[in-house]
Amino acid sequence: MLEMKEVSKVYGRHQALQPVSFSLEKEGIYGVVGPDGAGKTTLLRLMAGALRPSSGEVIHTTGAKIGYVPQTFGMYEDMSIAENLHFYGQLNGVPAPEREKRIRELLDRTGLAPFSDRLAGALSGGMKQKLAIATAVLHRPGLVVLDEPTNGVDPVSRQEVWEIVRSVLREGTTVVISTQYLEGAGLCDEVFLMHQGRIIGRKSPSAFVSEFPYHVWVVRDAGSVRVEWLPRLRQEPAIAEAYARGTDLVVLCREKERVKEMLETLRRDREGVGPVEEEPASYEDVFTQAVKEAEGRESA
Ligand SMILES: Nc1ncnc2c1ncn2[C@@H]1O[C@H](COP(=O)(O)OP(=O)(O)OP(=O)(O)O)[C@@H](O)[C@H]1O
Repeated sequence: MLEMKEVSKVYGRHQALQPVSFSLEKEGIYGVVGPDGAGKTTLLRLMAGALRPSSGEVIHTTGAKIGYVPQTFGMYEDMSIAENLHFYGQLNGVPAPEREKRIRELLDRTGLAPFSDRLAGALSGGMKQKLAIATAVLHRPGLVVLDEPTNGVDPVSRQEVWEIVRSVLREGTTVVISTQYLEGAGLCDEVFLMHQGRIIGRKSPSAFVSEFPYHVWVVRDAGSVRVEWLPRLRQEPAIAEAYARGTDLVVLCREKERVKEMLETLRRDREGVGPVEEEPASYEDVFTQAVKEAEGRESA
């Protein structure tokens, strides 16, 4: 439904996106993650056709109607939820009888029905995002591009936004969604990981985790050692990363058994430090490490 051929973007002298080529062939939810300034918004705008590439070609193969929700969505704040939906429906050429039906359906699905007369300007962040998604899918586009729709939204509403995204997919609309909350990555069919204007990985979330080359040991209730041990652990060649997380100490390593022994030996000398346990790698670990390694390659 979408093909990007050697697409790049330069703003002035800043290359925000290096030439990328890929296509979205299967229906699904495609996540775009990466640190601030990685080029997520630029890539999404190009995919939505809302920005002209500096080079290359963006082909929407389904001839598809597209929906796009930018980071700051232009809602009419002095119009109600229902009025905004009618306005955008009209703008996208949805005929009146179908529009009515579709708006009722979307109001129900987003949980906005009881508030349909409320002015958009008076909505919470989560409700605004739900309204923005509803307006973008009203005309049943083949592809909808959502730029950080969970940004600044509380955890409960974030889950609701993801439920709406999944329901959009069930209608046959493919979703491209950028997010800084990595919990969302697991809900995507595929994730594009971006760093400094490059796509440094594209895989299913489970493949990102299963192909992660490190084991994760966690020292529970590590107290003060979760800071004290860090310099020493980080010097170990077998250890890729060590950091404090809450009351625990997290260690990413290659030589699993040797590192476990090392942690057990350190632990024996300290009273009250909890057990050493293995954990599956988190998306946070996987993506952070991939970005660090990309940085290493660039500075090498
Ligand atoms: N209109 C513009 N003019 C000049 N530079 C820009 C412009 N828009 C973006 N950039 C720069 O291009 C790079 C990529 O920006 P982009 O907004 O695509 O990143 P991002 O990954 O979406 O980050 P964020 O999450 O902070 O929006 C950044 O360094 C940004 O400062």
